[in-house]
Amino acid sequence: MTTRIAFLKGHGTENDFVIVPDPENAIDLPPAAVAALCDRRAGIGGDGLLHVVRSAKHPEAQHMAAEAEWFMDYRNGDGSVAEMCGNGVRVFARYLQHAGLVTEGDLAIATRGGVKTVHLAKDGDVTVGMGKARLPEGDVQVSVGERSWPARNVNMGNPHAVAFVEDLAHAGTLYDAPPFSPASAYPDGVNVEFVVDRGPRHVALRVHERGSGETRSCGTGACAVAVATARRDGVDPAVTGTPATYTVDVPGGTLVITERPDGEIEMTGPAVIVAEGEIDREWLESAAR
Ligand SMILES: N[C@@H](CCC[C@H](N)C(=O)O)C(=O)O
Repeated sequence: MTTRIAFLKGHGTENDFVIVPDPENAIDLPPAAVAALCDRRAGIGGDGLLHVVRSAKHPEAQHMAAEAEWFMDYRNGDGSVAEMCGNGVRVFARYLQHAGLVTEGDLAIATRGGVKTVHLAKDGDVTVGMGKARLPEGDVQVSVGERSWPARNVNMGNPHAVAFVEDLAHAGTLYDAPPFSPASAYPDGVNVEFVVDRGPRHVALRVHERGSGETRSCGTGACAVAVATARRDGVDPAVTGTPATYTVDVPGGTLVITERPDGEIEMTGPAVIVAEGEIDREWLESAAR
């Protein structure tokens, strides 16, 4: 058995990922191995990990194999599994292009949140069809230290709490996950976005991601923020019949989000591969013990 495992490193608006190509789903990646790889001091470092597997070879994706050849087996930096990662799927597409497995244009990628259509543009940006947002009813509150804010519950396949704040600095250091209530709103935890206005249909966010901590971008979070901001502004494309586009600044760049009258959301932004290397299999096995 080979003692080396190939990896790449990539990011989308500085939401960074360790990429492990494994077409046959032959590499064991238990949560401790993922956490070791994502560790920024003792490992490679990343907000999450993209395990690249043929859909037909992964038990969670076989039912999507006819539509999408590749499955994004996404993990958070702590090793936990999440339903969807918006920046991850754009970086995943960039990896497939980098590896010569796809070319510019449209492709389908299987995720735990269903099959997503991705467009690799000539200019280098990557657009992904993120599906529709769900807006569960009910009041939600999030806190940081002594401060609390009402938050909008938005589900983009994964759960988000979107709080409008006066100043992004009010979110503090965000070392810890912001407490939320009621607990029943998010039985599996939540990603929390803090948002300020920057101009007409233009906002900026900071995010604390479930399973990763504060990150410099979150694609599903940016979509949740665009929808929450639109509704706050009284904008609903399903009512007006016209698409609504929001620019969302994140600490690591800018994402552009469009919600269409049928509720479908598209997100566009950069996705970059920055490095390639090899993981020592013995180290990984011992780190995972
Ligand atoms: N960074 C991601 C979201 C990753 C999953 C999230 N941490 C969760 O647990 O739901 C994105 O770009 O969407």
